[in-house]
Amino acid sequence: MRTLQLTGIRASHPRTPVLKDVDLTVPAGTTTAVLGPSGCGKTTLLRVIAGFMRPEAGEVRLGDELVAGPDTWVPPERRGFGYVAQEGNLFPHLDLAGNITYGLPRRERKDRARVGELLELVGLPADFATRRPDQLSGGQQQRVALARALARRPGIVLLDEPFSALDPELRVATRDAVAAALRHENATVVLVTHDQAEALSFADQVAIMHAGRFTQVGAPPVVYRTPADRRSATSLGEACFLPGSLVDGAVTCALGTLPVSAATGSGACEVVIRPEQLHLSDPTPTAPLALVTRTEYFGHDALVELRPLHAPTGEALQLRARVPGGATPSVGDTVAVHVMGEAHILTLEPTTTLAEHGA
Ligand SMILES: Nc1ncnc2c1ncn2[C@@H]1O[C@H](COP(=O)(O)OP(=O)(O)OP(=O)(O)O)[C@@H](O)[C@H]1O
Repeated sequence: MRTLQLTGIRASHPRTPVLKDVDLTVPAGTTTAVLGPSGCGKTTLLRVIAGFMRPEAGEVRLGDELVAGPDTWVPPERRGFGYVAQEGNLFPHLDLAGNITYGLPRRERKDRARVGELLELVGLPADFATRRPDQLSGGQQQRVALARALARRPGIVLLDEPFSALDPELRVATRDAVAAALRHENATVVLVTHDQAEALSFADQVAIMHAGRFTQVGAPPVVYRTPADRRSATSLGEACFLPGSLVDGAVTCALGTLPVSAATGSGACEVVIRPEQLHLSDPTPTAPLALVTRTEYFGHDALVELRPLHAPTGEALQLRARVPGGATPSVGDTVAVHVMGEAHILTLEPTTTLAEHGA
């Protein structure tokens, strides 16, 4: 098990600066999911870690070993990582045993017991060893790609959107099998993904990237509940943003006066609330009212778009509530909106006093 540590990494493609002072620590034996929009630099980050690309500045450490730095360069083949790309990239002319042992020393290539062990580790029968890749489903091929990556017992495994080509059902089953195999090997893992659910369920830490920088790194529940900014909030799911006014640890906004998570000070602010925090009921005399403007029904649940009837700022606000599928209101209904749990303050413009102005 080795900790992966990146410090002050800067990296560019010709005429395109990509990574800008990136710092990241992935503790030994844990998984970090890197999430971010297309083109923000996720694959470039993996390429720098793997040693396929040389950073212009900064350091990469694997455990105690400096593998990239101003005067240090360890080539990819001596870094000891496993890499799984979006399309597994198995050799079509080799059977699974040949694929899994490709590049290993000759003695280890003959070790059929190890091949069987690796296949079972990723949830495939050992007797698949003699099959060829075209006799497998896409999900099974991705599991073989992981078995190949694990064959060298790498301390670090880099996964570049390995599940994105799979259909939803296969995706979840493959993801579970891969997660179990990685845990079994105590690997230190970096997973690049576009999929919010995948990042939240697969990783011990999520790192939100935008334009070559991390905007927030933290445990999934912390980043989900207390995002650092709008981008971090929307990277991990739907979010409602509301203007508000913070006074004495409570915020007043179009949904009433709400308790807030960890905010001090007072002033004008922006509040973020997750759609599942909004519960809807028939109108009541005390709860804020909203008009249902659109619904999206998914069976187990539904997304309901709402326009508050009395927004204090007079702005045309739009809210989204996630409600059980059986309780979906109709467009045109007026409903009461109840907020569960705490609101989170994204930005605060503190109220300044005359004393602070030196009066
Ligand atoms: N070989 C290359 N030559 C020049 N520019 C490149 C090259 N590869 C990538 N880029 C540019 O570098 C930037 C970052 O690319 P990168 O592949 O790291 O993004 P990404 O976040 O992985 O995107 P995606 O989610 O679409 O895979 C993009 O602007 C891309 O166009």
